[in-house]
Amino acid sequence: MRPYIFVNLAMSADGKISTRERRQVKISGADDFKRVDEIKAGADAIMVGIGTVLGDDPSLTVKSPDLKAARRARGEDEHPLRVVVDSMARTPLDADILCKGEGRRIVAVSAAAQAGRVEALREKAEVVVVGEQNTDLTLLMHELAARGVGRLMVEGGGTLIWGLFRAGLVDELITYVGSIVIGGAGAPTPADGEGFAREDEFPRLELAGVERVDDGVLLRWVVKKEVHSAL
Ligand SMILES: NC(=O)C1=CN([C@@H]2O[C@H](COP(=O)(O)OP(=O)(O)OC[C@H]3O[C@@H](n4cnc5c(N)ncnc54)[C@H](OP(=O)(O)O)[C@@H]3O)[C@@H](O)[C@H]2O)C=CC1
Ligand SMILES: Nc1nc(O)c(N)c(N[C@@H]2O[C@H](COP(=O)(O)O)[C@@H](O)[C@H]2O)n1
Repeated sequence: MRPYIFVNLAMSADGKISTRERRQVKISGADDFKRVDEIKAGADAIMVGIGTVLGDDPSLTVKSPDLKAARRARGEDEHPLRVVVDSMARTPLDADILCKGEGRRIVAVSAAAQAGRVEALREKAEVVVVGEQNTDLTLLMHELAARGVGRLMVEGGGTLIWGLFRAGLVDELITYVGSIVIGGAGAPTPADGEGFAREDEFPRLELAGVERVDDGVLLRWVVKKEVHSAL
């Protein structure tokens, strides 16, 4: 068993999610950030890769007081469970994701992570060991389901999203295309990693929604289930 997994990201008109220096860029406008806050508040958990934690230092908190109050009224924490995919336990102990806002956190590491770093992280978060060298995303999803996570939102970055697609773990992809050009052959894109080499490996998507938001376009894609993972 695993959660329903949806990816939400913002990319530039030329398909980049940040700069070549991996510096966070404001791509969404005010209405899109409001939408992101709403879907975050509706999720049981929110996930990023360690690259995003080191690059952006996100808190992944729900921002709207009304949405936080609605979560509390439902008997939930103000913020969804925050999850970092971090094989080597590199998450800084003062990272905003560990320090800002109430609520549970999980850092998902591999057996290769240094014991001292794992112990230090246990002071701030639940540490789940899944996989030998890299965090095993499939095992992690089972662990999240066992902790009651039914809906998981993934924010990125490109390496984690690629890993999820490769493992056949994405149900829905929501992409905001903003009105800027970032450029750069090395700038991150929505799915980086090594990429699929053969057409029969490509996840196939069904377009489920197109909407103008701010000065950009919101695209909602549902992953077709008949396509199997490349693993
Ligand atoms: N515009 C947007 O919507 C968003 C943009 N971003 C941008 O993305 C960039 C960061 O992306 P990126 O550098 O790709 O980092 P990611 O956040 O995708 O983290 C990738 C890291 O996760 C770890 N990892 C562990 N297990 C796995 C696995 N099974 N599959 C994949 N990854 C795994 C790896 O590190 P290790 O081996 O150490 O575990 C890997 O290097 C930043 O510039 C950020 O600004 C991020 C989110 C949203
Ligand atoms: N949806 C969206 N639009 C943008 O323009 C963005 N730059 C991002 N970035 C993501 O949001 C995270 C920041 O979270 P907090 O505000 O700190 O809670 C950042 O790390 C990216 O994941 N997203």
